[in-house]
Amino acid sequence: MIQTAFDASRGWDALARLRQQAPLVHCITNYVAMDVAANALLAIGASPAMVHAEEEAADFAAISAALTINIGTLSPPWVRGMELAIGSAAARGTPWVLDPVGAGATPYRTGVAADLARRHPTVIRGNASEILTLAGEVGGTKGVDSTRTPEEAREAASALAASLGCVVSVTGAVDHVTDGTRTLAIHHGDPMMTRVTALGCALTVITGAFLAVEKDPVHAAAYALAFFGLAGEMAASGSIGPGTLRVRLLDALYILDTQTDKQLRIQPVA
Ligand SMILES: Nc1ncnc2c1ncn2[C@@H]1O[C@H](COP(=O)(O)OP(=O)(O)OP(=O)(O)O)[C@@H](O)[C@H]1O
Ligand SMILES: Cc1ncsc1CCO
Ligand SMILES: [Mg+2]
Repeated sequence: MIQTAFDASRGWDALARLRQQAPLVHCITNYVAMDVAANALLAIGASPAMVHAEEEAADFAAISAALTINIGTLSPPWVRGMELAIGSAAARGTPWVLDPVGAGATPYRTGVAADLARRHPTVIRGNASEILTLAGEVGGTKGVDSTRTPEEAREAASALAASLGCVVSVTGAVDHVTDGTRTLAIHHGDPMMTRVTALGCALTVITGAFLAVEKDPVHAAAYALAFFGLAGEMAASGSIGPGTLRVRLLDALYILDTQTDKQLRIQPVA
């Protein structure tokens, strides 16, 4: 399939808009991720709020520029909060992201992920095992960790995106974003990122921030992946291990524009 040339340099304009607008991102995320995800949003220039109570989830979604839903530490009251927030976002045309953490690990988790996926998320962001599971295949998830690669999940991601009418963002060594027609591969990141928990969850909320400032959800998801991966590379270089990387990642998100190499490695996949 021939795709029109993708101008990755426009990612820098999206980053500038993000920093200028500082969008409020409503995050319903897990206990593990709350700290690093909120700090990642602040570091890149957005405004995070971690709000999950069913009593206020709909009202909070109504005042936010984007909503992100992550099922990492789910329970029935949390799921009710998620459903109310999603309904409120949908009523206002607010973009929202689903992170199906650990889909495939237990029937409850898989069922909730599948149900939320049918509620028209703008983007589903997950690792390869989670995306394969949502697509109805054997995902091979190891708890919340993936045992598969985005390349192995490529066809499934594309079919899932087409059937749900959303964008699917699959992470791993090389990340892929697809809407079922257009597919982009993002060549950024560092293997040490898999040794720090909840970086996928942090990427999910940053995807929400880019959706608030970039209309095309394929591009928004790709920019989030490229900048988060680039920050991961900057942080990993010189880090002796995951502890240092985790701290330096926040610094790297803050100083992304000091990069002299402005080439984002985002490529269309034929
Ligand atoms: N092998 C790898 N090499 C380079 N970057 C990687 C690698 N694996 C993951 N990443 C990067 O790490 C980030 C998180 O992706 P990952 O697939 O680990 O998410 P996840 O499994 O949902 O994580 P978590 O559940 O811990 O939040 C992404 O930016 C991704 O590009
Ligand atoms: C480790 C862990 N357990 C539930 S959610 C989470 C964060 C990474 O997905
Ligand atoms: Mg995850």
